[in-house]
Amino acid sequence: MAVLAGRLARRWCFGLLRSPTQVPALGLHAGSPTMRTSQKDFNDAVSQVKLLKEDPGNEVKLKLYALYKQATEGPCNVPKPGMLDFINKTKWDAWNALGSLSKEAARQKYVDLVSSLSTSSKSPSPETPAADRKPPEGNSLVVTSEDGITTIRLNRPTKKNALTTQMYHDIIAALQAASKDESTITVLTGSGDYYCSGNDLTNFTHLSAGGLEEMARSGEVLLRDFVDCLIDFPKPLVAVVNGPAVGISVTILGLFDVVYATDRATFHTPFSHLGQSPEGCSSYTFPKIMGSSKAAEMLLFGKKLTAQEACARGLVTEVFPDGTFQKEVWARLKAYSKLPPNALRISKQIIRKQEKEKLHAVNAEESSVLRERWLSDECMNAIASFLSRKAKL
Ligand SMILES: CCCC/C=C/CC(=O)SCCNC(=O)CCNC(=O)[C@H](O)C(C)(C)COP(=O)(O)OP(=O)(O)OC[C@H]1O[C@@H](n2cnc3c(N)ncnc32)[C@H](O)[C@@H]1OP(=O)(O)O
Repeated sequence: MAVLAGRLARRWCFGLLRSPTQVPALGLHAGSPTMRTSQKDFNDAVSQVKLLKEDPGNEVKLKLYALYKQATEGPCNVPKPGMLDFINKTKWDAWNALGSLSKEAARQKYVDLVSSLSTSSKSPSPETPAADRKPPEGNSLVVTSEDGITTIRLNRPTKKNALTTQMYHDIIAALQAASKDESTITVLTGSGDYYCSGNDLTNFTHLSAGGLEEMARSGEVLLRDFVDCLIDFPKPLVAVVNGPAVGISVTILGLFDVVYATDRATFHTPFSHLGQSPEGCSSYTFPKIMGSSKAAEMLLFGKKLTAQEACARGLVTEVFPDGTFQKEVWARLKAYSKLPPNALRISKQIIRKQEKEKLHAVNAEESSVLRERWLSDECMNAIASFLSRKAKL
């Protein structure tokens, strides 16, 4: 899934920065009264874009695309791409927004924009400060086992640890392995400043031949399997919430045995905003944990909780100051991991036994309702809106 997303992004970027190789002859004068842009200036600018050392970012690439199209083809008069063709729709919107801007004026603006980019990329750039550097993207999930603790770490910090389809599969496999390994405790945590930003919304753009219906159907199965695996997990399961948590990473917390959070963490379930509905058994666990009206505030209205609020509502076990979070939590977990593993297993089984059947039924129903939601206009519009703001262009 991540590979496909990358491909989509690259294809788009490639289209913008490399495709304008044949630039038809244009008039000689630009629209600006003070500057005149020749065909050669424009062609040079097009070539310069290909040589930019730094990625100018989505917003600029979109502007370049729109201006190039306007300069070479004139006002947009091609049909608007379908709602699910997110990237082409975003490009179309940008081009169309230029309205009746003349080819000459568009050419001038294109040249000016490229010139400003070239200038800024030539300015001396000392080594990027560590705080601004993006950590390298390696394996999206890292599983380690040490001191009686198996740790499953979400490792897409540049995407706030959003869960790709592949990651759901990998987490299921990691949980299955952890349920049989030598460790006493299993931990889920995140790399970087976020715990997890929930479902990766670009998952919705990867349509197979079966189209939207097939995407929704396979999403339902994957969600049900993922949550079933958490419901059935036989050992103590601990969430080490190292930063903000969104969507499914919050809803599944009701299935964990213990939740430790940094005081920087927040807990947000914006389902209504996304035209979606609760999952992870939260429609059952949240009212049980915090009472129905507090649960409704989160699950219906998307109220974002601070770590302290989540703790007061019983969703979080304990909150730690961010500065000492890792040290304190891991010291505690190491001590717990020395407890007799069989006693822990058996105790967990007794605690959860009464609920299991109910939880599986809730999971199946939530997953089926979500399948329908994913096909709704409300959901599609919300995702299209996120992607048009955020997609790598
Ligand atoms: C099959 C099972 C399905 C189960 C269904 C579950 C439902 C849910 O989980 S619903 C929740 C879905 N998540 C969201 O709606 C969160 C969307 N993301 C955001 O609102 C923001 O990104 C943020 C508040 C999490 C962080 O904002 P911030 O300004 O600090 O950082 P950004 O620049 O936005 O993010 C950095 C980078 O990461 C990308 N990204 C973050 N979250 C997601 C996501 N959930 N899906 C896809 N991409 C995400 C974001 O686009 C940025 O990417 P670029 O650097 O390439 O622009």
